Amino acid sequence: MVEIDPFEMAVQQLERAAQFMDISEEALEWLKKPMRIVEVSVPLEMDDGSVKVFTGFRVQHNWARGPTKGGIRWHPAETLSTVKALATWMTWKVAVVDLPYGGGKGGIIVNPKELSEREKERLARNYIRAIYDVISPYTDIPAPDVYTNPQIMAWMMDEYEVISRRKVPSFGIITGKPPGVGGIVARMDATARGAAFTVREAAKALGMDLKDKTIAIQGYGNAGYYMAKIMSEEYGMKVVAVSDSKGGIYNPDGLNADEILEWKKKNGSVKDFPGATNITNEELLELEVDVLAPSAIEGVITKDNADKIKAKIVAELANGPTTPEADEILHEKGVLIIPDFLCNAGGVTVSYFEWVQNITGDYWDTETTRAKLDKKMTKAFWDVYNTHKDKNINMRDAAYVVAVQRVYDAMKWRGWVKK
Ligand SMILES: NC(=O)C1=CN([C@@H]2O[C@H](COP(=O)(O)OP(=O)(O)OC[C@H]3O[C@@H](n4cnc5c(N)ncnc54)[C@H](O)[C@@H]3O)[C@@H](O)[C@H]2O)C=CC1
Ligand SMILES: O=C(O)CCC(=O)C(=O)O
Repeated sequence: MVEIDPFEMAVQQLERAAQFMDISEEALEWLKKPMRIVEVSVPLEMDDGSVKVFTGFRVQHNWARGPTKGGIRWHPAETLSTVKALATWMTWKVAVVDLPYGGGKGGIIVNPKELSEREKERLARNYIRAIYDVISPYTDIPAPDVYTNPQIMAWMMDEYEVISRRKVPSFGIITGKPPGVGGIVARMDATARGAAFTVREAAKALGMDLKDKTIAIQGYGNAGYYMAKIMSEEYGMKVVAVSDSKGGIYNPDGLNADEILEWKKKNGSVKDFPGATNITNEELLELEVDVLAPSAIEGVITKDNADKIKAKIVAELANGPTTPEADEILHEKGVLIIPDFLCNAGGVTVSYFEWVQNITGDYWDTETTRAKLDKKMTKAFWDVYNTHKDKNINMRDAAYVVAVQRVYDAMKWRGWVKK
């Protein structure tokens, strides 16, 4: 679990990477702070007629490169610090894949598992009412994240239209919507598909053939499930372990992604899947595998377990799964980390494609979208990998150098900083 405050971790990572760049002190100080932080009370009429009030956030970290973009999380352990950290990481994420966006993030402190569908809809609508003044298709564009989904995005988009009394380009207010209400089919598996492209390129860099190699995946939600499916079905890898918040399962002969999903739907967890051994989330991280894909929450690889990680590639689909101390240990061990904001940038990249389609009205087929995603992710991977080699710095520092430089350049062009 997290051993330091997430926002502190984001600032530490930035300060560390700044050592390898020529960046002014004034720009660095600016980048350490979100440009706008909004905290709202979100009232919710429960099905029994009572009213509860939840706390929500929307943080816009930096908009030098364009409108801010980033998901909305509904999580009982949400904090302002987490949302600030995630908004900061979004700034680097959209910059590393060179999208014309800045970084933002939102959240509500709530356990959605305790809400009925009708309550979820009212919460989604009331959150949009609360943050309406700071979002628009041209200024800040939310999307799904942990425990939010296309249905929730559709309610939010609808509420935005109800308030704004407009249709076009209001679809572009939010991405990750269901197809048919402005969504894009390829968004569902985009985060995992983008990560898969970076794993493919990392394997090339290491001279590794992915076929029949093993992968362990922590988290079996949107990112984790599709990662399991794509890596096994399209790359011939053996998914030997997966997990969720209740625990994990292991089978050295390989697990079938769809069968596990069915099991999880019926039983509420991947645990006790027939033919597999139950393991803990901690054990999963330390398995003897070729690729480890933390795809759940932040702060799971720390100084206490980094030394026990045996994977050759760590593909961070989750945001912030590795602490700075653990980073150093993994780098020393020669593990190739594909850092979070590079590895999981496929989601926001396809969100960008969705937004472009929404505001232009020109819709593409899935094949075209995936080919464009491949191009973006492959270029981003090599931009970072070459910086890692050229400057002899670790992959996370290299990703920061690439991303921060782009944001810094935009700030200078705008005249926000003079040096
Ligand atoms: N879905 C997306 O497009 C993107 C997701 N991400 C990141 O990927 C990660 C996962 O997101 P999603 O798959 O969308 O969320 P999700 O809500 O669909 O799934 C989350 C999964 O993590 C599991 N989980 C929760 N707490 C856990 C714990 N303590 N230990 C192990 N497993 C735990 C849950 O049981 C669930 O299987 C997050 O860090 C998110 O910020 C990043 C970029 C885009
Ligand atoms: O799809 C998006 O716009 C943002 C997704 C997101 O929040 C993330 O990449 O962490």
